[in-house]
Amino acid sequence: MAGKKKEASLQVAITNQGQWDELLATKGLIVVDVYQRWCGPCRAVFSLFRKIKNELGDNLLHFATAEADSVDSLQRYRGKCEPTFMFYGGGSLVAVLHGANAPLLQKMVLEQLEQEKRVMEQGAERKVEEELVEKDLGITHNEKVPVRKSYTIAVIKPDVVTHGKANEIIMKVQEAGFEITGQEVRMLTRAEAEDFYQHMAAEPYFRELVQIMCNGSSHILLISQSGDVIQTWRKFIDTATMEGAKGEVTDSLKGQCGAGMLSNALHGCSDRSQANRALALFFPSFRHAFAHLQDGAEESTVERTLALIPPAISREDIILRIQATGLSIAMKRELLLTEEQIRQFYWQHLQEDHFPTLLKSMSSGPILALVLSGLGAVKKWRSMLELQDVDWAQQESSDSLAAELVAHGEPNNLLYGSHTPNQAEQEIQVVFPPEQTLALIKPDTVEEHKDEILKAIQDAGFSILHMMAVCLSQADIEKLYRKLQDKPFFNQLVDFMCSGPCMALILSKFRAVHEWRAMMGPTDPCQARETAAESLRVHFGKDILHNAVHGSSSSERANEEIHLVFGDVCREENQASLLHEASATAEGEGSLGFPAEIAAPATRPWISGSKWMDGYT
Ligand SMILES: Nc1ncnc2c1ncn2[C@@H]1O[C@H](COP(=O)(O)OP(=O)(O)OP(=O)(O)O)[C@@H](O)[C@H]1O
Repeated sequence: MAGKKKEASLQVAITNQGQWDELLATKGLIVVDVYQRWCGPCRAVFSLFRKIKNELGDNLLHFATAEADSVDSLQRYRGKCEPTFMFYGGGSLVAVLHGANAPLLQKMVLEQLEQEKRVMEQGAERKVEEELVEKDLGITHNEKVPVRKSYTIAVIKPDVVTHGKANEIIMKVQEAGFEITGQEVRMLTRAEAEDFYQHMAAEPYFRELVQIMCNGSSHILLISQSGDVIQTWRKFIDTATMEGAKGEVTDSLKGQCGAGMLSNALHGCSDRSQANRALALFFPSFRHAFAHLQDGAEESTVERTLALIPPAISREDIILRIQATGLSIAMKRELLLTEEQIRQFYWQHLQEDHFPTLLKSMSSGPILALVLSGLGAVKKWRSMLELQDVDWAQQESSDSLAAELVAHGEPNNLLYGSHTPNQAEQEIQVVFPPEQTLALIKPDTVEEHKDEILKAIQDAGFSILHMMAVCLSQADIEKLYRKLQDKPFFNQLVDFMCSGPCMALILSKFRAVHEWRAMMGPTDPCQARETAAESLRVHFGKDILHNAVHGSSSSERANEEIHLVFGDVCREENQASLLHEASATAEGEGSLGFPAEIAAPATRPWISGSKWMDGYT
């Protein structure tokens, strides 16, 4: 694998205007990878460049990386999401390529080098392609660089819809220059309202707010505009006015239509992460289609993707490579794939001659499944995989993932990545099935520490499906802790747990039971100090009885306890959401995003819950 040092010696790193000017004075052809600070240079092409350099050994061929944000001359390339390769000869731009298309990049490097040599050796005219830059970016010389569109979710709340004012507001929104890209009228379920307002879960008015949102239909709008639509929208709803019945201009939209602090007519997300979450909640299938609306929308969205790594690839190596792309590993597990599962993921190879070898390799041991998360994760990971098929990857000197496979005598196309954000979410659910657990914040801890604990829960990646303050009855506590009824401290425990309200939560995550118990730490905070110093019980527990939090001890217990504390509410909602999912799947593509004929239920026994076998984790 290429170390940083090797990379630096192949590509000159340009980080300021002075270095850029110096670079352009270099004799020969310069191929510059122009990158954005948040994503770094394109590592995927590094081995290609190294191979070309090794093969040609040409002193007139130079490679460089340049950070668009730090070089004034590259201003017009700022905020671009695809890797951009610029070719310079004699200080002039001679070609541009957008995207890490390895075969095309290789072809262009060779052609441009030949051309530059003809210019230098035979006095041929250099084709300076100034216009090319603009053409490639879709703008003309005199136009300004277009400002990117951004999006947010706006909700016209039930109170306004009930009073027949929704259409008036929608007209006002359009007049103000907001583009309504998607619209849905629907009554939110309780779970959706709770999810949507999860950032307010700790507020005393949370339940009332959720109730208001479930009282009637809302208009959910996906709105977009050039620039920062999140802020513009929030400002708009606070300041725009509507005409009253007699034509007089009255209060702001919120003020005029809203009937109180909670029934305040309109919602606007307060930041990008809220907007992304709301988009995923209300327009999940739209998310991919939406990519064309704004330049690099996918890359500016934090998304998740599923990566499958074959047994032959070194785990340490792949993790280092992924980290170098700026993506983070949100979840990982080793597991053995059944033949059926391999067929599902690699259906595009089913008819190929190499399929038997692929099948053998993928079932030769545990594969590593990863959930990668970050800006444009789907595309980023796939661009690492695209290098699998090109011939040059088979060179032993090559640094690509494919070359590593080939070096192990394996086919070079074993790595897998989801193709779209929607597909990724579905596949993640299958490979990392979410589990639910009951968490309680115990009576003496709720008031003082619930916010910190809730934050820790969210930071750890749990979804909070339900949350409520609850005074558990003596009978409930006795059921909850029935296995301890012979213990000398049992009565004390029951009294303590009945001494005030607990905060009860249903948490969801892959292996939620285990993860939540690991976060809580051992029963006794004193002992926890020795073995789990960062655990919640160390931070918030007082002693073995007053140990801050409770968590179910197994998946079965979690189901029982959730039912005990939350009753039938959840069961009804689960059934409703299952029905909703079933009808959504019936309308759309196969449930993993595979073509319907391949994803027919009979060919997907594993989706309906057949076991995924863990290897070592
Ligand atoms: N020796 C003890 N003395 C007093 N209280 C105890 C003792 N052991 C356990 N408890 C209390 O009983 C609760 C249940 O005990 P259990 O053995 O099930 O521990 P746990 O599974 O870590 O905790 P929890 O069930 O609350 O998640 C503990 O959380 C603690 O409040």
